[in-house]
Amino acid sequence: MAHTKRTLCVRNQKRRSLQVPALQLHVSKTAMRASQKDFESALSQVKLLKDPGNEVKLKLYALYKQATEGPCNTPKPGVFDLINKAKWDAWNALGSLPKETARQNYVDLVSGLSSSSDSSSQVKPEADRKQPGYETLVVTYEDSITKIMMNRPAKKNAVTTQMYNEIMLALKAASKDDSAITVLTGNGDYYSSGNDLTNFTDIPPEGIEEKAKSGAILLRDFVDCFIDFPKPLIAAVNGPAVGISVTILGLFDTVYASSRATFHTPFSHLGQSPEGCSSYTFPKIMGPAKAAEMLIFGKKITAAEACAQGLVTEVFPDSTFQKEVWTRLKAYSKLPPNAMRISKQVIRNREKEKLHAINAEEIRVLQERWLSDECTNAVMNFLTRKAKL
Ligand SMILES: CCCCC/C=C/C(=O)SCCNC(=O)CCNC(=O)[C@H](O)C(C)(C)COP(=O)(O)OP(=O)(O)OC[C@H]1O[C@@H](n2cnc3c(N)ncnc32)[C@H](O)[C@@H]1OP(=O)(O)O
Repeated sequence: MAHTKRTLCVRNQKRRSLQVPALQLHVSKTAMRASQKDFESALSQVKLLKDPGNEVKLKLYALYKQATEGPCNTPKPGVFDLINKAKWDAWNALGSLPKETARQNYVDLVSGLSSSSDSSSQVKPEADRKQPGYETLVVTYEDSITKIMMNRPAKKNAVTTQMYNEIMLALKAASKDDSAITVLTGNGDYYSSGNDLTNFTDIPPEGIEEKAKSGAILLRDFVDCFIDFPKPLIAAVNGPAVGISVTILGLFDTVYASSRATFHTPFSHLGQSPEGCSSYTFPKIMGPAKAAEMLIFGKKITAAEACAQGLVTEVFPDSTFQKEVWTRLKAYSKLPPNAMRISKQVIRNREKEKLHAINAEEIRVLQERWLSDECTNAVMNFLTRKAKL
């Protein structure tokens, strides 16, 4: 027992000494200005704030204790004393942060909370919640939900190279933000018409092989992002979906579809082959025969059929799709986020390696297909308006 305590104690000391440099870096930037008077005024101000949530309350508690008593030296509460253990953990995590810095950080935190609570009494317009830096997407964060909306409605949300890259960026950011769940959807009448076929036209001076190579890397990284995404990922399929936008649905946790949505993977028509791990997920989800009809013969299926075959979780009438889906998602987003994330990971970890291997193999085959006459002709026919799906 004594040994266990000692080990814990040594670990805590180690953790503290590791954390100090990062915290001190922050300190030197804020330059320790808060006086005792500022601190006392922050203490009165905090009582007037509306409930900032448990995470912030823990931060405030930890900074208060550090500012008034210094580093945490009290014994760690038992595992079942959940509240006191969380408080102790938060305080202990501050390591040897100097009292003055903790005081400054407390004042800064309260001042930040006061200004955000002043503005949060009004409903922010959509434009304010919109995250900057995306040209092909609209990414918003609200009600613990990160919504990634493909935003090329005039081109049926066809996925350009830029959009592949922006979706990867948005997913990486969403995996680290405070959101509980992440949703991918489309703006306009289509969910997405799949790969933008003009992606095949900008051939570099090194030739078509080089183009196929860079396309393969892009597609591999894109699909890997979906395989590895750590939080619940939901597709809100607002309209027809084609190609890559359909195949990756097998990697989502939940797929809601409008009754107007259709699902189409015309790979043979395009001289191509399945991607997005669909060669594995589709037969597993819908059985090999139904998967073959879609992936080999390019059969377009309705939302109701996709639901009956297990690719779609639930179909909503198009007229109420947005309202019903977002009401459902807002309720889900209030569930404990860590529990949801961990449950997802337990499910995904069972076959993550396999999915990565399948992704790599599908892309190896597809890269060869891109160099075939069948593929070149199909793309040319679309671009010269000789053929649509
Ligand atoms: C990194 C590489 C990854 C490769 C793996 C991915 C594979 C796939 O995703 S395969 C699937 C590729 N997608 C298609 O083949 C769809 C092609 N599009 C169509 O067949 C039709 O556009 C339609 C059925 C989706 C919609 O038809 P319609 O309602 O008649 O609308 P328009 O054809 O007039 O479309 C409006 C506008 O949008 C352009 N557009 C639509 N889809 C694409 C696309 N996939 N790629 C490029 N452009 C697309 C269309 O050309 C029109 O443009 P404008 O003529 O300039 O208005």
